[in-house]
Amino acid sequence: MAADVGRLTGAVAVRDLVRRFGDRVVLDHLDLTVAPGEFVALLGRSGSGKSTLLRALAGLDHDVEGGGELRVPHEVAVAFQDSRLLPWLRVLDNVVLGLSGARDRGRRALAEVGLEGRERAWPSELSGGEQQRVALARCLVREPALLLADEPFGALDALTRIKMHDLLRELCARHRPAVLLVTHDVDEAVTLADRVVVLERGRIGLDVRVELPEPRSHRDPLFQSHRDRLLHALGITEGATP
Ligand SMILES: Nc1ncnc2c1ncn2[C@@H]1O[C@H](COP(=O)(O)OP(=O)(O)OP(=O)(O)O)[C@@H](O)[C@H]1O
Repeated sequence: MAADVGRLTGAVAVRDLVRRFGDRVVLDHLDLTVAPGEFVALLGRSGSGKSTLLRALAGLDHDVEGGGELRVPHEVAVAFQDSRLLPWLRVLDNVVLGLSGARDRGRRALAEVGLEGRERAWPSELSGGEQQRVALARCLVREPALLLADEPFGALDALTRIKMHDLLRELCARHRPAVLLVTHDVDEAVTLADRVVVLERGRIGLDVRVELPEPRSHRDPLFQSHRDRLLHALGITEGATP
């Protein structure tokens, strides 16, 4: 039976979602809710189905099954590991692609991500981090109620990644979209999220609320206890890769 793929204003509601590839059940009667404005990080071992879930929420997968519901807000923006900018369009044209009368908003979004003055640059003239900033501006300008992000910082160097964490936190505090961020990086999850969920055997195996004093510090013993718990849930010890 097809899931009820509906639209609502505000939060994400997934109930009883099933996705198979042949005999393999990747999402197994999965339930997940995300409140309006809530930042949720999604962890899980490689192949656990994180991107599959994100694609289902993004409306990019029409073969999900289940007897339940799959509801997302009307305004959804998606960010991927590669910026997916069109190389033949200048930066501002990439940001406002498909929108009419949005050039001023596009300029403001570029300023918000620190790229004022680069509107007429070609994507190839930008660094990887700058390209991801443009991708964030492209999301922002759509004023999404839900931002779906699939390892958006995965290809960036460590320093740029930290800067992007600060930027994303700032943008989310200002615009308050609900966020579902897929990441392999436990520290990234604990640094950014209000809640961290771990995908295990096709379902949410662990669901942890992160309550830490701001700004969050990796040296905070509470930060470390969250990290240890999540690493344990991922079945890895410090120093290993999930
Ligand atoms: N189109 C497809 N056809 C067949 N199998 C698929 C397809 N897409 C995903 N899968 C399988 O579903 C499982 C989950 O894939 P998915 O990409 O969602 O995992 P993931 O948790 O995002 O992994 P990673 O962390 O490595 O990116 C994998 O075993 C993958 O091989």
